Amino acid sequence: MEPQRILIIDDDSAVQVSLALLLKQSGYQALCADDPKQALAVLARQPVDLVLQDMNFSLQTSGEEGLQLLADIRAAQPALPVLLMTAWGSIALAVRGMQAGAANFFTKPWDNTQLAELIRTTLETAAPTGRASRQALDAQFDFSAIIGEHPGLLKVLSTIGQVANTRAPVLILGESGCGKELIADAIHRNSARAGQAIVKINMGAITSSLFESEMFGHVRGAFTDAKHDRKGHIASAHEGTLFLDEIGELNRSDQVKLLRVLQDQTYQPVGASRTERADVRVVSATNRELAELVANGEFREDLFYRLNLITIRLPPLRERRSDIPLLARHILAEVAGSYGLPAATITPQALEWLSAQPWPGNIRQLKQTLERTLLLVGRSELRQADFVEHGGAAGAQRLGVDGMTLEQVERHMIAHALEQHQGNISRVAKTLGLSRTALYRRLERHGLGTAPDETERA
Ligand SMILES: Nc1ncnc2c1ncn2[C@@H]1O[C@H](COP(=O)(O)OP(=O)(O)OP(=O)(O)O)[C@@H](O)[C@H]1O
Repeated sequence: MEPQRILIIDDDSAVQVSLALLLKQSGYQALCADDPKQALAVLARQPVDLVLQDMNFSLQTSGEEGLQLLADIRAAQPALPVLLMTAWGSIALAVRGMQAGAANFFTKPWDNTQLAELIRTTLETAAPTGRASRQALDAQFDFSAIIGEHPGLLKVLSTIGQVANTRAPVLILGESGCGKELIADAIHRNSARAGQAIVKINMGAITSSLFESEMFGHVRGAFTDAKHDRKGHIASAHEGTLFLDEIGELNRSDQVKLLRVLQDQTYQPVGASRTERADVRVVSATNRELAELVANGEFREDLFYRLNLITIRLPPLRERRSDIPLLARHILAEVAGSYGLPAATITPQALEWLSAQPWPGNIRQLKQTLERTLLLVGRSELRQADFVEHGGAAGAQRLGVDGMTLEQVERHMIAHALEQHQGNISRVAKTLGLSRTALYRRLERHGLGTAPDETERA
């Protein structure tokens, strides 16, 4: 079999020579180009399996040239994986490159063994279809709770596979209900920290006055109500994973406190004189565009860069519709099982109909629709008409909301859900397909309920 060809693009001949040597020793054929123009010419001339691309050419150090070259390569050969080379300190640029479609990046100077490993896994996951198959990923990792085979999801799963077993902080971006928490669980489960805890904290539900004592813990007597020592979330996540959900909701003063512990890896419980060590891997998530919050001055840039070394963008359900039938069947089996109902089926037309819906609440909304329809239909075969009838409109009718404004309907539905779940915020949020923060905001707007219950978190 012919060796796989790897194109090195760098204007430094010393880099070209040492990379070419490493590639040769690892059984690949190395090709070299000094600049973007030469690189594109090489790619047009012969098949290449992987590109190792520098980000800076000539004297310019902004990386714009590198990003442009990456865009040109992606346009010419979308399935060709590109690994970016960056200098330390320009990680932000590498992250921009990954968002623009680079498979991954490494920093100069590199470690030969690690780089050879990165090249090998990148080539493996770049399969003929562009990505590893679901089967190949499952053979290597445990993604058991995550259903789906869409290339967009597989790309996410390959990234998790690559980064799970490192300490690299991961930022998960995606709309509400699209599975960010499942991704965080998968990162933890596939890491060496899996034996320890993953501690999940909703940053939107922590009030500023309690931030430090919640996160860092406190000692007895630290303040009037501190009757006992209390362990904070960071201590509970020691040697494990800290999942900071809805990180975009954290206010500026708490952002500094979080930054400090992430930087120093030490913290002080409130009222304590001792300093504790924090060995935590941080995974954070938000449904807000964090980069925009940084641009607006609402989120600290230094904290942003601490959190987003690896950024995972989880596509919304409408961008991976081909997974809807698979998800629907799986969820239905799960729901039927949990209610002790016989196995249920969905007609092909109903699956087509479900696949065509916009699903603004993503998989959480799909799940609720299936659950409600199954319960209301009272039959084990679900048809398109059942979803049309019970998909949403019927739910509203049962609540008797005809003639109300949208605002009134919302208030009514929230009040109904609060009553149904005896005020349990997590359950109410789940039922309504809202994040807890979004629910709190609505509770406040409608004058329902009280301030967030600090004791309640994921
Ligand atoms: N790929 C998937 N396969 C199976 N179930 C999924 C998948 N993705 C999401 N779910 C289910 O959908 C629901 C919502 O997922 P999850 O809570 O992880 O979303 P989220 O993005 O964290 O939402 P939020 O931003 O509101 O916190 C959960 O019940 C989860 O189990």
